[in-house]
Amino acid sequence: MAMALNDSVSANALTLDSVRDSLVRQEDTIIFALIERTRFPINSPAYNHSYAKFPGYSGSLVQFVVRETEALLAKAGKFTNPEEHPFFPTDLPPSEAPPYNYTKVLHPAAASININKSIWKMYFDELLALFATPGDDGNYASTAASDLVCLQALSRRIHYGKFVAEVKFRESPREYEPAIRSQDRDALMKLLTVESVEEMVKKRVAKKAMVFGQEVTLDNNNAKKGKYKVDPSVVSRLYAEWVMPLTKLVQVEYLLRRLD
Ligand SMILES: O=C(O)C(=O)C[C@]1(C(=O)O)C=C[C@@H](O)C=C1
Repeated sequence: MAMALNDSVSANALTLDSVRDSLVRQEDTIIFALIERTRFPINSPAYNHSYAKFPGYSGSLVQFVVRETEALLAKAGKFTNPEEHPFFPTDLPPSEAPPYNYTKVLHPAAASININKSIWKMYFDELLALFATPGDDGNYASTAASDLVCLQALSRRIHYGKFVAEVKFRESPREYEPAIRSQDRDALMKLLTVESVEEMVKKRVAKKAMVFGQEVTLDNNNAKKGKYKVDPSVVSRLYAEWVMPLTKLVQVEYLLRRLD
C-alpha cells in the first residue's frame, strides 16, 4: 500500500534514519523557498490589513491568498494527507478528489495537533525581517504566493515531528510510557532531544544556504565570493531558534496523546 510519508518509505520501514532522511530533504525545500522569497523586497502592503478590500473578505492580502489557495487545495484533497496542515482550518471545503488510502502510521490523536498559528507568527513577526530586504516593488500577490510556499515548507517540516515521535516511541516504548502516563512534558522533551543531531543540522543548513544561494557564473574570476542569496547564519538561526524547537514541541504534543 502506498503511504503518506515522503518518498517511498513504507510503514514497516519507518526508522529514525528514514524519517531523518526526509527532514534532510525538506531542508532543501525550505532553503530554496527562502531564496525565492528574496527575489522580492519586504513589500509590507501585502501584510497591511487596510491595504486592500477583497469582496466579502477582511484581512491582509497575504491572508487572502493563503486562505483562498488552501480552500482550492482542500477541494483537490491536499489535507487528506496526514503530512499537510492548513493555516486556516475553519470553514475549509471538503475534498472532492477520490479518497486515497494513506497507510495509517500515526496515532489518531495526531489529527488534533496543528501549530500553524505559531509558525505564522514566527514567520511574519520574526523571520521575514531577517532575510527580506527593505523596499516595495508592488509585486504583492507574487510576494504572498512566495510566502505561502515558505510557510507550507516550514509547516510540513515542523509537523513531521509527529512521524519522528512515532518512530522514537516505537523504538523504545518502555522509555516513553512512564513520562506519557504522568504527562510530564519536560521528561518527554529530554528523552527526545539529541543535541549532537541538532548541532549537525545547524551546520548543514548553513552550508546548504551557501551552496544553493551562491552566484553561479562561467567566469571563475568574476564569482562574487561570500555573497549569498539568503544569509547562511539566518538559516542556521531559523533552525536553532524556531524550526527545531517547534518540531520538538510537535513531538511532545504527539507523545502526550500517544497512549490515549
Ligand atoms: O532527529 C531527531 O532525533 C529529531 O528529533 C529531530 C530534531 C530536529 O528537529 O531536527 C529534533 C530534536 C532532536 O534534538 C534532534 C533533531
